[in-house]
Amino acid sequence: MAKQILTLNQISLKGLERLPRDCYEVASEFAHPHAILLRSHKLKIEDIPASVLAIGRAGAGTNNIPVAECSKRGIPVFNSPGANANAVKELVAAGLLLGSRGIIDGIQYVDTLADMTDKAEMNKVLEAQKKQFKGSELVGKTLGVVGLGAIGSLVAEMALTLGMDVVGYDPALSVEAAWRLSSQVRKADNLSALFARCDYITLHLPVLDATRGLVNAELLSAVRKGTCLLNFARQEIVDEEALVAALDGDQLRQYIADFPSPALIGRDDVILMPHIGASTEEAEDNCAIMAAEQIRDFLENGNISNSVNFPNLTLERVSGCRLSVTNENVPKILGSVLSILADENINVIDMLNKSRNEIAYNLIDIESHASESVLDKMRALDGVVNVRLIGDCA
Ligand SMILES: NC(=O)c1ccc[n+]([C@@H]2O[C@H](COP(=O)([O-])OP(=O)(O)OC[C@H]3O[C@@H](n4cnc5c(N)ncnc54)[C@H](O)[C@@H]3O)[C@@H](O)[C@H]2O)c1
Ligand SMILES: O=C(O)CC[C@@H](O)C(=O)O
Repeated sequence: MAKQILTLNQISLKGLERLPRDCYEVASEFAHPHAILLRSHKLKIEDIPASVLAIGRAGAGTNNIPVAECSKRGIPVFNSPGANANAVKELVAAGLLLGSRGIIDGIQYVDTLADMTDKAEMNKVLEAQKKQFKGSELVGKTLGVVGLGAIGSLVAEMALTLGMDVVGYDPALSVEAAWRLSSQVRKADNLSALFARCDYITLHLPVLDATRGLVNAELLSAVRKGTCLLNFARQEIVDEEALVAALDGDQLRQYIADFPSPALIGRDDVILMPHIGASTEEAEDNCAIMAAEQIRDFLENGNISNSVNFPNLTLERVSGCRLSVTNENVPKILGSVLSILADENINVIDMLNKSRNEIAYNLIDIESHASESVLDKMRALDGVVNVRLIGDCA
């Protein structure tokens, strides 16, 4: 039977092509899908059918998915780390230029000249008026990058090539990300220190309980007058009341963001874009391909890559019969699962077990078929969240 993949946003065809039509049906409506593919759709736990085995986010942020509740139900949530990083980096480059030059005001001014028919007169007028749109150069200015993961590290690199000084802050920097980072990026000891020394500050961290409202009145009071804040991460990271106060008080010169909100639209000191950081053909393809391939490998082999709540785990297939067991990360459960197999005279050929926080996940390759009643015995064990027989075990 073909597996059903429910799409809750438009997902690039290049990604959907990774789910072959003889094995997968893809549609925006299914009552009992095997998996969900989505982008920014706000997913509620009550809207996830019991049949769902996995969720794939074609993108980086997973704050639109109830990840903790999915973990309790044994559903791995996948994302596509880095797949849209270049698209965001390029938009941040545009943001820096919009924040340093009179580009938008200048374009709007030129539009006011639409009724002039005399070219020479038009030139005279605009040459006289262009002083209103004078900007400053980015070279030699300091950019603070908050969050130095896939996007932040590319933004830091781009800013260095523009001749900016770059200061970074990331308290949870992975070893891999640290390797990617140029040695020219200077480290700020804390956020206040970064906020106090930059001309431009750009946010590239996830929204989590710990980062919601992170950019608050205290931090904003530390900025140098004339600082420009760019937010291409998430709206919730910036405390909006504090932001408006900092702009009104001329503490902050400008706010450039990918997240419009009624309190900010129409202000001269704010530039808002409609969440288009990842809206390029290339990023949409990359994210969809990564998400679709990860979902497929999970459904067909139980392997997990780039999950935000499950351990990453890949086991090469040695037999057609594979079990996946998700359980609470406490002692003795795996032993009990293996005892059930031993009691049934089912030989284990290969297995892998990993845990992450409260979840333990096991792949067990077995020599002979395990019946539904054997699987039910495992499911009945205290602490077992789900058990799945994967692949053709006839
Ligand atoms: N505008 C858009 O369309 C768009 C597109 C892609 C991503 N995003 C947002 O950007 C975020 C970052 O994306 P990414 O691909 O770089 O993710 P990433 O996971 O590669 O990097 C995030 C980095 O933030 C760091 N971090 C966590 N908490 C921090 C804190 N308190 N202070 C400083 N750094 C902290 C992490 O250690 C990590 O290195 C995503 O979570 C998403 O919300 C927005
Ligand atoms: O899917 C999108 O368009 C936005 C994605 C972006 O916010 C992300 O977190 O990757």
